[in-house]
Amino acid sequence: MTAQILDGKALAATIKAELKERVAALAARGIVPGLGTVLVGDDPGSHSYVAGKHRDCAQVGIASLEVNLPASASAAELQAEIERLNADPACTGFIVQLPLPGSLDDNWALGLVDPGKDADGLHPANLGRLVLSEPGPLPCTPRGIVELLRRNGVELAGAEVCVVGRGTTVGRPLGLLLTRKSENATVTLCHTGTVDVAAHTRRADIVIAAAGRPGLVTADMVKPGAVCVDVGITRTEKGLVGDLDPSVHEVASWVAPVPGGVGPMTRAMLLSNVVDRAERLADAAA
Ligand SMILES: Nc1nc(=O)c2c([nH]1)NC[C@@H]1CN(c3ccc(C(=O)N[C@@H](CCC(=O)O)C(=O)O)cc3)C=[N+]21
Repeated sequence: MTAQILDGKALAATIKAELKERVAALAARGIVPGLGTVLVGDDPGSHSYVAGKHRDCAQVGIASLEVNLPASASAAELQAEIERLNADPACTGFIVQLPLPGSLDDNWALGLVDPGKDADGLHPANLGRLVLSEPGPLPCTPRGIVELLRRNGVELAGAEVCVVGRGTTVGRPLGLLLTRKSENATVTLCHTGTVDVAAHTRRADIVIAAAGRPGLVTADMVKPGAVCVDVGITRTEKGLVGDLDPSVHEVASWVAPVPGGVGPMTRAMLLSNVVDRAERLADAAA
């Protein structure tokens, strides 16, 4: 058996076409959504992600506000840029690209963002809303994973899902998202303290690998016919490598690959968060 591909690139293109129409409708009401990005330092990976986000914005009709700071930027300089975007009416949503370099603290920076402009859904107030099942922007990668599974007909209600990785941007919020009433999945969250990861992944209908360890999940760890989602991205000289070993394709029913799976969906959900918020602003002003 060879797994079918959960094609995030194709689905992201469909979602961007939908967003383009919503942005055109906003333009007719005199509103242009604007996405800001704050990038500190010169990590090539981070630069390539941020460039991708601005290309997406151009396709959909969202204005881009790009802020770049040198790796040597102080906390005060970063804070000033975040406060400037908080106050800028042309910016309807923005992100601070993570991880921040040097001694700059990711959680500190996330807490400075106006929660109403938090396009990443990672401000503590918005993570709190997720815990409380209240409406708010959702973290882009978890939202993209749920959307990728849903729109390909993968049943979440009642499914046993094993998430490997407990990071702030993926594993932990994904567990919260999947256990909402609207998703109704049963989640096992594995991490570096888990004694026998394979025992958990083998029981799962859906395995989501978000540990950032290349080839961590191998075919023998997957129940035949399970759905496997790769969220790991490691840059090697051979290109991008995910957390799923290629052998997984021989046992799984569906695989979301790296590249072309969750990454493009993450970017599409960032745009969705920006458009959602611009529409709410427009409705409130009407
Ligand atoms: N505040 C913040 N928000 C983020 O959402 C955020 C972040 N910081 N820091 C880094 C991670 C990583 N991330 C990716 C997004 C898209 C692709 C993506 O489009 N990947 C393509 C390949 C791109 C390539 O070739 O480099 C793919 O998988 O097909 C990858 C990774 C967002 N992140």
